Amino acid sequence: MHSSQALGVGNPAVVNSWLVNAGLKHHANKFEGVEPEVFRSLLMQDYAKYGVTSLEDKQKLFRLVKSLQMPAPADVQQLPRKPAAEEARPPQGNGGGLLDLEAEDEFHEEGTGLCTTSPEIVQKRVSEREKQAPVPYPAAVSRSANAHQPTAVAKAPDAKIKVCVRKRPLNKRERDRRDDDIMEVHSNQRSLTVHEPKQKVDLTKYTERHELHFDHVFDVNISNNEIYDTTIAPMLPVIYAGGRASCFAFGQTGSGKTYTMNPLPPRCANDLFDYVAGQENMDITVSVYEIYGSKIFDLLNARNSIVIREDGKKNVNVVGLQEKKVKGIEEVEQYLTHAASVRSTGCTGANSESSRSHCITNFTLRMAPVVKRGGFRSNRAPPPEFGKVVGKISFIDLAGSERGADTYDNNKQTRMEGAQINKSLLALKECIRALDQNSKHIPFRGSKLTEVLRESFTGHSVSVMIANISPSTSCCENSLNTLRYADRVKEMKRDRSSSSVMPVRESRQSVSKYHSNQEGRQSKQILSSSGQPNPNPIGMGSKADEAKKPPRSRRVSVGRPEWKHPEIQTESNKENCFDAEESGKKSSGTAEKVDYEEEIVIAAHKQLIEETMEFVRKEMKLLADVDQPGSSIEKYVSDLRQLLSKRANGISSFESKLASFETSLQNK
Ligand SMILES: Nc1ncnc2c1ncn2[C@@H]1O[C@H](COP(=O)(O)OP(=O)(O)OP(=O)(O)O)[C@@H](O)[C@H]1O
Repeated sequence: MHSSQALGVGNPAVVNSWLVNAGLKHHANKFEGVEPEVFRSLLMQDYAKYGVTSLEDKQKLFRLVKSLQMPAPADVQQLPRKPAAEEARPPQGNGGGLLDLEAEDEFHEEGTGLCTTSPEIVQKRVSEREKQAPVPYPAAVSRSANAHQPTAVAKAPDAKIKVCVRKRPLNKRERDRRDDDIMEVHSNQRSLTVHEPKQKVDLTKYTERHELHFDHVFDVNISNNEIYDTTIAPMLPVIYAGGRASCFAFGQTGSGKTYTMNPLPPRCANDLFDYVAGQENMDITVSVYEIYGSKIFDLLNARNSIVIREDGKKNVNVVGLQEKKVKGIEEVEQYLTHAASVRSTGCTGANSESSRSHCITNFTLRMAPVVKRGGFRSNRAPPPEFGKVVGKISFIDLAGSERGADTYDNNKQTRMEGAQINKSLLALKECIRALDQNSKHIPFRGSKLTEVLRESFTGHSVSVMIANISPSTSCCENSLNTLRYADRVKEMKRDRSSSSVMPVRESRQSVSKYHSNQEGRQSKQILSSSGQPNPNPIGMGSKADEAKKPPRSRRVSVGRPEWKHPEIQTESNKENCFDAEESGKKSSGTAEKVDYEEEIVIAAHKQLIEETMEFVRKEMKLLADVDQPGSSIEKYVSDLRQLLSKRANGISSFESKLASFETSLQNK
């Protein structure tokens, strides 16, 4: 127990004003005599010793202490700024309709770890969450690989979405095949060059280079622990402050999604257990489910099918999902192992099938009951905060991105799966872009995946996306698609700072490690407008830099496969880049809109084809039925009329999208 004496004589006025500014005036007397230095290094475990026990106050105190840790020591004696909660609230997302998606239980069944759903409670929480103001993004506490104590206070991330790339090493098969490593990660760990081998019609080989920039690029030597420290650790304070965090891993099959993703949840669970340790009123629950096509399966409840429902307030609920209360890391690992085994046994061919589903693992921090002797009486209302979600993180292992291109496979099942994955990845991209822009409208209804992840895109939420790539020549096309997808997610952000996408200039420079032994290869590099490699492609540019920035390039879209980024400069669209540069007339906003609309139109067209095929099948069935003896011609006519009318509606809706896109193209 701390005593005033032990803590030394401080300046009570300073600590007192901090507490008052933080809305913790009622606790000021408990910190009397506490020196500012001691106060600044308070740990969560100490809060109770000073009589700070309510969750709200703990969160306020946590944010206050973190905000005090930010200034340089010389500033410590000064009064801190008002806690960020009052001063720097981030723009509010889609404030209405915040909802805990998982089955919202008020009562954990002790011993079983199961949770049950109560519609009234769901409704009550909806109102609570709606009232709940978002909290700021506090400083990130990064931990060393093996320690459980915070080792450093990292700078608070300034973006709601962080996009990282991880390159895996060449595997044995690729090495045996003598595949080249075509991914060159730059020493700044923020960019990479793809050396794409190409062949001209006269069979001359050459290399096309694509330089891309991200928040972080992890080379082959980066460990999973370092990945955790860079991606997950900075999001932890958001969870502790009552927010939502999510981590997405995507890439083609075999690119290392699972290798990257698997170690993250257990380590995160460890940190969460550290956080709740010593607090009597916080529980951690885990839930795991899989989205396969349009179906959702609970992987911790015998693959039970679960559904999402929209309530009267247009909020989306995942109904029937079980959350397991966990007390230690061993339990977490057991559940995760079980979920992984159910996921693979639920599919036919482990690898390819697992890539066709999205798997979502959630850790939720919930207010726990402070169980009194005899428990609650059944006729008495439980405390209002009991069971309330007070922080959550989701790990989303996405379906293999190459599957989106399967849309035109001969196999109907494959085609349908491909279309679903395509749709969900496209919808996810749009949601993350909207999140990054603090957009009021998050298009989460675009797919089942984004619907269930709705809360990850609203309110106080942060996300990290890890794009996994194989370095080999044979995976070049898929890796480029993955990178373009990731690049596109960050595109809006880049536009607000400085563009990393510069016109391509011919360069004779070559990277000897990459294909220097092959003759006749051309080398291209994305350079700044001065002809020099862009030194700060993603950082904040000065106004002068902004002025020098070339306008966005016009794109040429010819038979573009899914997710290809229009802004990646290649030989084929080089000329158009310079056209745009000269004219300087094309606004980035217009180009943005056109790109966006193009994605929408292409996706809508594919969907229309799928629907048309479905209509044709139904019409053929109608014909077959009407040929049967005793069939009703009236039923045939009315069913056919309905089908034709739906079909006409679909075509008409697509036509208006197409017309709008055509207009945008003409105005471009
Ligand atoms: N960074 C890495 N370092 C070393 N080995 C790796 C790395 N990433 C992946 N691997 C290895 O590559 C293989 C494929 O990785 P993984 O299973 O994670 O791919 P995946 O993208 O999850 O595939 P799928 O979509 O089929 O599930 C595994 O044997 C894995 O051990």
